[in-house]
Amino acid sequence: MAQQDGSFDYVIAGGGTAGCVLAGRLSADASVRVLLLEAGRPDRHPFIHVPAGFAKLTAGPYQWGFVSEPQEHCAGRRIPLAQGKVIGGGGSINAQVFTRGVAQDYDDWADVHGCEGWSAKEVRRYFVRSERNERLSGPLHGTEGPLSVSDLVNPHPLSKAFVRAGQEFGLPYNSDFNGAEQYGVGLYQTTTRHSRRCSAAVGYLRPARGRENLVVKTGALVRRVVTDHGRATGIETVEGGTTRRYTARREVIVAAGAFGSPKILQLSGIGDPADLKQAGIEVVHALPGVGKNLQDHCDLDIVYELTSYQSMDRYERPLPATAAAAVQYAAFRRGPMASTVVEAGGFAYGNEQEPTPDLQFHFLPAAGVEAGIAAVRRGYGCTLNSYFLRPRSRGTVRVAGPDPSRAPLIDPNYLADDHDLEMSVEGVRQSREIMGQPSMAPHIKAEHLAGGRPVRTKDDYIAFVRGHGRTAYHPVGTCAMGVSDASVVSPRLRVHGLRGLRVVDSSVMPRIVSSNTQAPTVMIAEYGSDMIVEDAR
Ligand SMILES: Cc1cc2nc3c(=O)[nH]c(=O)nc-3n(C[C@H](O)[C@H](O)[C@H](O)COP(=O)(O)OP(=O)(O)OC[C@H]3O[C@@H](n4cnc5c(N)ncnc54)[C@H](O)[C@@H]3O)c2cc1C
Repeated sequence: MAQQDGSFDYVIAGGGTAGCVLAGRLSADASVRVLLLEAGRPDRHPFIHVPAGFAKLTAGPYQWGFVSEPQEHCAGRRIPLAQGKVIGGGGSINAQVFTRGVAQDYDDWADVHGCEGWSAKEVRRYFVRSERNERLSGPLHGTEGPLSVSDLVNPHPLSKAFVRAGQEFGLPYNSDFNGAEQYGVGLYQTTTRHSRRCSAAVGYLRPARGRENLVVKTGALVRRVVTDHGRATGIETVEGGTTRRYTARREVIVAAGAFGSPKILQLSGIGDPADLKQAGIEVVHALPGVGKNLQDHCDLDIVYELTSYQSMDRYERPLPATAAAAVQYAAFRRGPMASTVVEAGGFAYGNEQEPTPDLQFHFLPAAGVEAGIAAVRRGYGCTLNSYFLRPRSRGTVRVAGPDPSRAPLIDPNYLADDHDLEMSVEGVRQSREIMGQPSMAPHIKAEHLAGGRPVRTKDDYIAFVRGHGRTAYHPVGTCAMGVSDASVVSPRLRVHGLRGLRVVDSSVMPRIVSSNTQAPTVMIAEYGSDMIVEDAR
């Protein structure tokens, strides 16, 4: 029997990027009570807040440890899928790269997927409202928002060399990937404030923590949404072995990310009857689109061995230089620890006929930074990764059974579509060309690709891509917004056919954006919070 643990106006399931934005915005009205429930821990660990700590976060206790189902089109591999399990969610463990995608992404949501109100022109004000950019202003940028955005304090010389190499390859220099033109190469802006991570937990939740009308619970695993005659009335959690129940007088908002949100709906009996039957869960509300339409960017890394001892991974070891870097950071908020490691990159065309870039690159002046990516001798490595921005493959998330502690069955179905494969090959090919340019070539001693096997022919490239593709950590789309039978929420983010229930997070994107996904998720939650307030009037 569940313990009754209080009554709130809004109960938010998932304290990640979107959940923190929602909790911050909704609790600004002192007359409503808001509860934020997060399965993971608080975000206190210093590795979360020191930008270079990213290198420690793709494995370990602040992520869920998900692994995909065997990938049919990726040599049958089970691919690790790190996702944040901590206050701030992905925003507390991510690389902080700040990109928004292109106008066509949002116009496509509106025009192709029937998401009225979500065209680029209409969502722009939420991007601007969220942003506090230290360098850029004007109609496309905000300077007063909760999400701080900064330039790198001291970009590594290798990152600068990469940017020059990109220009030698033929890409234009771009000082603002979120401006009028995405195409080009440059240094990324990151979501940092005074050389510390600015996640949604820092930017939105922290200033709200003192409010008496906001309760934040960590270690609270949401088991299900409680429904009564077609209306969501509350949430049931498991907390330290105890089942608890919270009432939502106005709304339940599910914000558990692209893997967590469909799982919570399915555990609540909301989903495709076939999936629910297989998991032994009774159907409460048939909604076939739940957990379908999974999209992610399939990332390909090339690791390079350098001719000299200079890369950032040398600070992995307890050397005097590491101690000096720590002191430099503590005293001046500068130096290698102030870097998110993913410093440079850009956007290019795999297919010149596309209206906007369809490839993205990330350059790291270090190797072995993320879990599962090859390392070389410490101090002698760098990494370039690439992915196709608008994949056509679609995957699924299915609840494994009624036990909420079980991981969902996640099948990203990477590279099922041949076009995705072809563009991924093109991304790797272009990566190698960039790294061969005069500004980069003298730094490179050896290329580490495909476990040392030569990659020359088309078949070699295909084998490399299928054998090494991995998540770019951008899963979206599993509770897609839209008006078709395949969609899960309406353009007002309400779950079709139920009252008092919304999904507000990255899972509602009907189609993945042509960039990293944090800023677009913050925009969705900003917009969603306005919708919730307006609809309550
Ligand atoms: C390693 C990594 C690197 C990334 N790098 C970048 C980057 O550089 N730039 C960028 O723009 N984007 C990046 N991203 C992506 C970005 O962080 C995500 O798109 C964004 O955080 C998604 O927000 P969300 O609110 O939808 O989900 P999340 O932020 O994942 O939040 C969901 C939250 O719900 C919680 N939850 C899930 N299930 C339950 C449950 N049953 N009960 C209670 N709580 C639950 C989770 O623990 C989590 O805290 C990265 C992501 C990762 C993981």
